[in-house]
Amino acid sequence: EKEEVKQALVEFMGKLYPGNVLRDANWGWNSTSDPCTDKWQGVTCDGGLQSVKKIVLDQLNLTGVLDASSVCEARSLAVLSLNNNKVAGNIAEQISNCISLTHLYLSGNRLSGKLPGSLSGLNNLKRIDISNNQFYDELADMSKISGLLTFLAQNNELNGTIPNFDFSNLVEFNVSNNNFSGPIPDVKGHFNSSSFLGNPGLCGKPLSTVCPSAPPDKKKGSSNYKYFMYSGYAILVLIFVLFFAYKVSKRNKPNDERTNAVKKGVKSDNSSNKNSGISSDLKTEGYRSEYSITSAEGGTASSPLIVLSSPLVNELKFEDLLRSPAEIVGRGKHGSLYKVMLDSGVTLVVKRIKDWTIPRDELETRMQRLNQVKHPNVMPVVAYYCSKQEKLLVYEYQENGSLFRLLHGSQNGQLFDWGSRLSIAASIAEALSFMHKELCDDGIVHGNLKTSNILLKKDMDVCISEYGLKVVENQDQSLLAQASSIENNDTTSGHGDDSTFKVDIYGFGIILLELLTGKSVQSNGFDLAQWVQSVVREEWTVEVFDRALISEGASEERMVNLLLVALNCINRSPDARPTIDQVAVMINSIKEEEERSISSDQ
Ligand SMILES: Nc1ncnc2c1ncn2[C@@H]1O[C@H](COP(=O)(O)OP(=O)(O)OP(=O)(O)O)[C@@H](O)[C@H]1O
Repeated sequence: EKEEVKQALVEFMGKLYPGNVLRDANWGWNSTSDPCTDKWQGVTCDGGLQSVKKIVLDQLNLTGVLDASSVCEARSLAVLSLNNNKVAGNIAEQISNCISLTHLYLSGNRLSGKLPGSLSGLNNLKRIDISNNQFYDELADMSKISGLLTFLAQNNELNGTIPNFDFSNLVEFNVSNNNFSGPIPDVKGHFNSSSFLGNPGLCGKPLSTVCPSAPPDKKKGSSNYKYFMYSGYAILVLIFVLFFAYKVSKRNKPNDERTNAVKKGVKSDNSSNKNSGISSDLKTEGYRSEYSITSAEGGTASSPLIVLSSPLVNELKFEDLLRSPAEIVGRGKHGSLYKVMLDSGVTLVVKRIKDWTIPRDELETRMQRLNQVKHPNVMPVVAYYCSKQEKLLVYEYQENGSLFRLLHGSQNGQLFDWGSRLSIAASIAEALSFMHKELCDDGIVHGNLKTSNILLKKDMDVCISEYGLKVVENQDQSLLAQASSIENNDTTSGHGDDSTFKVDIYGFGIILLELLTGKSVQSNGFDLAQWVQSVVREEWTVEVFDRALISEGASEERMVNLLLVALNCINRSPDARPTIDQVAVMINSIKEEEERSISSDQ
């Protein structure tokens, strides 16, 4: 079979670069050498040098045609990149044989014809760039490709209407300078007009042309992203002003009960938190003195912005946040996330949660408790602030992004291998196990575990963010169903009932599924858990596991074992789910096996 693949690849190159004689002798690509062990030009293989994973032949003046049927004999091929050559002809339907394909880069060639419909069947595809060619006719409906991150098709001659892509998951999208027509689907505010310009027949948002008969959906949310970036600053200012007004009005109303509650909360805080201090002694001019008066009146040190211990921002003041440039980086149903750049060069994020009906003293106790329980893989809250309408939480900004981004396509197309996925799973499980143990009696769960809340630190180690910000309404329907089916059988003391923590086990199970399948859980009506559960075991290898893992040669046995752990975690009945301790032990043993097998390979 290996021989057949080699012959097919030689044929592919023969058509791609017909002037054989011109080809550099060092290129390989002939039947007397091996693509992997003899390192053919542009070819990358899996670790065991058994199968071809990538073919990158950018900018080599290739003047032939793309023989999809031959190149796709290499079933393990994940990346095919022929950018900036002079390749002509069309893409044949046989491209669908490239079942492992995740990246297809054909930008800057002379390709033409209709894009094959079979392209939409390649459901491992993450990035497609066919820009700057001469493709024409209609696009196949790519919305079926659930994990697609990039679709670049600008500067072609494509026509028809724009299919309804999963715009909330797409990171890059451009169809400008084509002949598309009709209304633009709802891009959910993710893309602005520059992605659509130069198509005379297109109408609707984000373009300024209004559709003639059936006007497009005019949801507010589809305004362009830039607008939100700039409005972020204004919104932040508004929140603080509102808060300030609220504080002043409160000052005139005696509220003994509340003051006492605060007093109590802060008393214990002070004793446990001497060094970090609470930024309460606001002695200076301007409106801040108002806070001082409030504090004095209350007889307590209750400042709005409470800084927990952090070497980064010891002296962080409310005003610093107010003054610094901010931009919005995320907008959810329950609040927004702002990136704030302080004068000192430190970058923070401020998470603003609306409608969180947690009493102030409970939030304070919770924050102080979380501040005592520290784990290197759990992101500490730098500061927080609480009013009736608003809760703000301040964290350090992590420029390496989240597990969501890493998993669903990294910028430079580098693949996220099995070993790293396994270590990440093990680190999360261990950190969570530590937190659950420490916070058992307090009953504080993470509450919203998902890949976008797993961030990557500078050293690319993982860090669980937003621990303890459980907003009940924030949970999706399945979690709500899980939570409501929890039977409190009064077996444990305090409020830290074991089953409370089972919500996190469910969330962690879904993270494992994403690591194993490479698919995103939040896709247009696609339910990852339901889908995996519906696939019979014999089909797991072919259907469920991420093609990238299969082609990398990851151990199927260990992937199956990890999938069994995941399925256990997402059991419908919370009682049947393992504890995070048990999960951590299982994952560690899979990881140890993996390490043993690697060292015995060498
Ligand atoms: N401290 C941080 N540093 C860098 N990026 C962050 C940080 N915290 C969150 N993010 C990223 O910012 C984006 C928006 O985060 P946000 O918390 O608003 O939304 P979310 O995690 O998708 O949903 P939820 O509101 O349910 O937590 C996410 O992609 C997240 O990974």
